[in-house]
Amino acid sequence: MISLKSVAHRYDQQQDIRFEDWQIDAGSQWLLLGASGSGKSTLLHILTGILKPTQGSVSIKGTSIYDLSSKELDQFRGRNIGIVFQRPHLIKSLSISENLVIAQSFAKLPTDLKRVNEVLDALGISHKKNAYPDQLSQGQLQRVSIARAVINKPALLIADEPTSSLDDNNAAVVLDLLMQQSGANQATLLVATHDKRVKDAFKHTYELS
Ligand SMILES: Nc1ncnc2c1ncn2[C@@H]1O[C@H](COP(=O)(O)OP(=O)(O)OP(=O)(O)O)[C@@H](O)[C@H]1O
Repeated sequence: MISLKSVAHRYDQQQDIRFEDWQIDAGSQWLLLGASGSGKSTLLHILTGILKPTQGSVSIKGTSIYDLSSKELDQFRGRNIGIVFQRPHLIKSLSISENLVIAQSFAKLPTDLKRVNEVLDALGISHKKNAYPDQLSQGQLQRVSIARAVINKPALLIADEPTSSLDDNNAAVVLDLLMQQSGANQATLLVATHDKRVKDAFKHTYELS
């Protein structure tokens, strides 16, 4: 379970951006909507432990994340939060499977090649495990991003505009894989998007005003 309580953030001398309280059940799948400038990126940064809000508390699996030391928070993030960005940010000098292994080591988890292979298989890219990022297509790279995000079985899987740079076919595949992977790992899925092709797939919506 994830919860936001009385959260607000203020940049410099600007007005507070207030976020409605939110209880997110484990394994539920949410769409995050809001006009440009309403605070979506701010909220995603708050939920991923990157930006401490000026007010309120954020709790993930019973841990109030901003009460952790920065070292503890780094480790917590690596183990419990998976992030998929609009474009994959993979390490170019590492192979696909090495990119996943390094995500295990960032989270201070032992290397688990069985898990790496299992995830690559589930995402249909095991044949590319020894290839390098610049040898893959956009759609394949986005699958690797999902693989990297779920490798440590996170409680929270966040995707920020994961489909907007993809064609219809790949957008449908990526959305399907995100939902499947969140289901398989019982991860809460939160997708922020303007992509109309994606919106109908979600039952729950959190909207910023
Ligand atoms: N680092 C910052 N310093 C000062 N103001 C900021 C900063 N980041 C965002 N803001 C302001 O906070 C508000 C919310 O910004 P945010 O980026 O969260 O919106 P958004 O909903 O993600 O927008 P978009 O859909 O256009 O990306 C905006 O008014 C923005 O100008």
